[in-house]
Amino acid sequence: MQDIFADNLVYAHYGLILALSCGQLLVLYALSNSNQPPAGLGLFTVYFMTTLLAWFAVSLNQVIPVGLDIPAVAAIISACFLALATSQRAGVARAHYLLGPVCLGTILAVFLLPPDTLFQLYLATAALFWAVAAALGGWRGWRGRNIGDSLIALAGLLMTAAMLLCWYLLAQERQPAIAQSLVYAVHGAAHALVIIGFLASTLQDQQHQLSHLSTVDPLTRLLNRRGLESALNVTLANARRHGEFTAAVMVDIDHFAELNRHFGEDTGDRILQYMARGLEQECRSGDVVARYERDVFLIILPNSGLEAARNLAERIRSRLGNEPLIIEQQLINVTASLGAAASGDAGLDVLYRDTTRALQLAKRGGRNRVAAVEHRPLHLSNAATLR
Ligand SMILES: Nc1nc2c(ncn2[C@@H]2O[C@H](COP(=O)(O)OP(=O)(O)OP(=O)(O)O)[C@@H](O)[C@H]2O)c(=O)[nH]1
Repeated sequence: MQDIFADNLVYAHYGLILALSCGQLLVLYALSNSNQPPAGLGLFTVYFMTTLLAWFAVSLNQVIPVGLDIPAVAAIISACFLALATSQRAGVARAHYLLGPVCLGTILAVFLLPPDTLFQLYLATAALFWAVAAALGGWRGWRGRNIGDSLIALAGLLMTAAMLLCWYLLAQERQPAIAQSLVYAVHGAAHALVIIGFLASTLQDQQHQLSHLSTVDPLTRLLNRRGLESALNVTLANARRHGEFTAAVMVDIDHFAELNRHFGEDTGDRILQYMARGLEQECRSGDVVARYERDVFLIILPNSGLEAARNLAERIRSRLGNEPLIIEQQLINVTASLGAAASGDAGLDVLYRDTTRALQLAKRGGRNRVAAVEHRPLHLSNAATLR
């Protein structure tokens, strides 16, 4: 009766794992076509394939038993690939120096150890691999608040516990059929958890990547206008509530269209990158630098007044004058016009408007200079005070 139970489980699980793996492989195929395939994709694919092979070997073993415990060896190899895949995903790629030799040593032990000891070694090694997957999946899940990696960790924990229980049932209770059924049942559930976990984890990562891309300018790696707005919404609201001044500097590269035309768009791109790095270096860590549009950059200086903005603008201007840019042995004279503004009750739109006004003044004054305007909010007294 117990044997029938274990056998039935094998066929039921083989069907389940075949279906899950086929679905998973389709998704992996779709993911591998993306520009940045998820970390560990290759090793996870090998894990899914070897698991399928392991279950195929288990089913085949029911029909044509062979001397060697091929299903156990295949299960160990697939657990090893899972441990390697989770370690690559967690950024601990060096784990293969340890896990690879352990896996190889366990497989080669077939020539050295008697069957009983060999089976215990198999259990211990598989438990180790699943425990590694649990630890690394758990660590990545906790660090990145990623529910998918936490599911992989849960699968690892389940399988480690099942391996230990299986070892106890075999060594102490001599109940091989129950031990076998336990491993089949838990392995099917753990495998399904790994599949769901890997999908959830990669989807969450891609979601983060997309929202990051929509707020960052890919050329200069500065925030774009949208990123600036979302980064500053809370800061500016707090500053307004506490009556703190916020300052801003707008930087516009002089005659950038002409530089583009003369040196080519690639050089134009490198000028934008050079400008972005220069601005970041001149700013303090609390300042926010963004590429606002085309060749226009906007720097927000929280909790600062007009004097600080003007000083920063002058530093940037003299840096450009003192450090001529050399690209492909061509000396390129890059200058910029800068507008500085500050306000005590500013939103981003007010700072943008005031710095734009200041920038227009700098341009009208002949470019390569700094101009500043101060935003003075109107305070209307009530009628009684006016009289
Ligand atoms: N290389 C490069 N050029 C860009 C990029 N985005 C916008 N541009 C170019 O930047 C130029 C901006 O031109 P304008 O706004 O007239 O600025 P300008 O020539 O600096 O004129 P002033 O600001 O008045 O001195 C345009 O020629 C755009 O084609 C980019 O990502 N890379």
